[in-house]
Amino acid sequence: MKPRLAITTGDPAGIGPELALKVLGDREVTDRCVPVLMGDLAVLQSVGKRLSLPLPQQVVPRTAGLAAIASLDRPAIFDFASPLETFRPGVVDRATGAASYAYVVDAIDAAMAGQVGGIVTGPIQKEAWHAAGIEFPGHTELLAQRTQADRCCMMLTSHDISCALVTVHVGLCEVAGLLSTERVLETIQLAHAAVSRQLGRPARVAVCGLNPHAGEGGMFGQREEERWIVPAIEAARSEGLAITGPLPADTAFVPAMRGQTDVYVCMYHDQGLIPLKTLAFDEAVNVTLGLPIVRTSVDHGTALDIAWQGIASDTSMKQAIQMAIRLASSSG
Ligand SMILES: NC(=O)c1ccc[n+]([C@@H]2O[C@H](COP(=O)([O-])OP(=O)(O)OC[C@H]3O[C@@H](n4cnc5c(N)ncnc54)[C@H](O)[C@@H]3O)[C@@H](O)[C@H]2O)c1
Ligand SMILES: N[C@H](C(=O)O)[C@H](O)COP(=O)(O)O
Repeated sequence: MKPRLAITTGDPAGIGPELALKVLGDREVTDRCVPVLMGDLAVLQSVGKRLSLPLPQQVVPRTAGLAAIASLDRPAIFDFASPLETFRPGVVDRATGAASYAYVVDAIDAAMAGQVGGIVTGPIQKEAWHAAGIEFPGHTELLAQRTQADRCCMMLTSHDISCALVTVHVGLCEVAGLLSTERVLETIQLAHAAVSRQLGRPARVAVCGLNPHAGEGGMFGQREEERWIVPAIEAARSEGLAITGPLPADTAFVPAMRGQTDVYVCMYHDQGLIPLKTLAFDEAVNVTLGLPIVRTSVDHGTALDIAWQGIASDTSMKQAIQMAIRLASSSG
């Protein structure tokens, strides 16, 4: 049976609504899953009209309740009818922040209740969430809290490179204080398990240091490598994992190292996402590891500069859907 997937359409002012409609035109998507677009009918109608993209025939009002999703067997829109009278494409707006947050909350709840087999999230504008008074800096933190996951982490994965992050949406000045052996080890274990499943063999893990030259024997930083990262690597090695590090991050991603590495464990957001997006932007998928539900996402943001113009690439969105289909099929 085809899995039913909740696809959140992201911030209405960004490229999310256009991507959601574009992917419905792909048989690789509609032959393999039942996509349920979590969004606003009025927004999707406007985008569809402007870009000549057809809409699914079936529309379920949110007032029907999430239980109505469970009987959907063809592409549909779950219409939130959000108060969005004044927003403009390409402009940050608290109303679009509130709307896009509601889409994600309902998608998570539908997945937790088994009404969908997984969720694929379109890009949100974090500043718009913030303007709407939402406490979460991104999907990952919301997912962790709402699903009550004991432990989870963000991984971006592509054919060429995969990176799992120990810390995510925090200021650089906070990173060192958030590191612990437990947190580094957790990320190693989650990344190793996920990539080994993906590859069908034990994954090779490379762990980056935090400081320049991985601390250079304590010369740089507060010995974070010796205090937190090395003990986590040793613990993982004692569990039988093939693991190297802590590697100086400036050379960890050179081609020879990438050839020997299936997944990198990175201490902070840009340590992993600069190499990943440089090498694989628009092909990679963001997957949240450790959740009780399947969640994937695009590797790009709202691209406000090109919103509603019809020129946004839907490659990452399609990849995210294909990965969610695989994960939902293997977990269900
Ligand atoms: N999954 C998510 O929800 C997600 C992921 C990353 C960033 N964001 C958020 O998106 C907002 C904007 O972030 P940003 O400007 O740093 O990055 P961005 O990815 O939105 O844009 C960076 C550049 O890439 C281009 N681009 C992005 N996606 C594209 C696509 N599919 N096709 C063609 N070109 C594309 C944009 O036009 C822009 O020039 C921020 O609020 C950020 O936090 C959300
Ligand atoms: N860190 C992600 C990126 O840069 O691609 C992005 O902000 C999305 O994060 P969430 O999935 O937590 O919203």
